[in-house]
Amino acid sequence: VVNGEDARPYSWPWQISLQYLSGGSFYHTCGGTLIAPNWVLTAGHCISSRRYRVVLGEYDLTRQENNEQIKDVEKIVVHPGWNDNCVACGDDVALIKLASSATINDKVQLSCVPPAGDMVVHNEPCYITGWGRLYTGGPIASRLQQALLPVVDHSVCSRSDWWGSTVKPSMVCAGGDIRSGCNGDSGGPLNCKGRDGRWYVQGVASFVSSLGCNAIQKPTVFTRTSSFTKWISDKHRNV
Ligand SMILES: CC(C)C[C@H](NC(=O)C(F)(F)F)C(=O)N[C@@H](C)C(=O)Nc1ccc(C(F)(F)F)cc1
Repeated sequence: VVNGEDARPYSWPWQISLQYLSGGSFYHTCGGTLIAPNWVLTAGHCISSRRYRVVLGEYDLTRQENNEQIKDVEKIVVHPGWNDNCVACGDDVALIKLASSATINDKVQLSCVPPAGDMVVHNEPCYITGWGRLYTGGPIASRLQQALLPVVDHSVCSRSDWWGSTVKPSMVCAGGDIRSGCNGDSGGPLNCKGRDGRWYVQGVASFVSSLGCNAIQKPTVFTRTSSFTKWISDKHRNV
């Protein structure tokens, strides 16, 4: 997250760290959102043939704080439409089934999945959270970061001097000023508060400009969760 701030510890208790095994150690690679005790929502582009683990109840990646729950992965379902060679085609979404259910407590909670077709409105105040780079080319964060990223309506985001036709209706744009997501925030949530006062994961961090994470008029682009509500619920039911 570029130009964000340290989140209050455990204030986004559905945020997870997706980590891959390399040379005997695990490394943070992407964010994700706990949407059921044994299911995590993340981005399709986060998944390769590596071995993964999911860390819940995480705050400072560099410290053992004894609130972490470390879970092996039972299976990963990447959306069938995801194509690694075509970020602009969308469908950048995947589901991770944990080998065992998380223990839900004050530091590990579920986020809500929006109903199908739910549309966030222009300038709706949503937050991006993650341990991604603190600036383009910079280090990833130790402590979970947050930044207020107002929603940018599709009509603005698809302007030619913004993202043009790269952004699709199945995506949500947010930000576009000096604050943005950055590499390593991928797969993490765009957190928006509903009228019911609950937090909804309205987006899954997908891409930023290759010119730089917080390039002007290149808001962070998220997979629109409400375009995949049916797919998500079908996967719970293993169809
Ligand atoms: C690995 C990538 C698929 C996703 C990676 N995502 C992120 O860094 C995050 F955290 F914002 F989600 C990213 O945007 N990286 C930059 C460096 C990038 O590749 N951006 C990018 C690539 C292709 C396009 C497109 F769609 F135009 F082809 C747009 C942006």
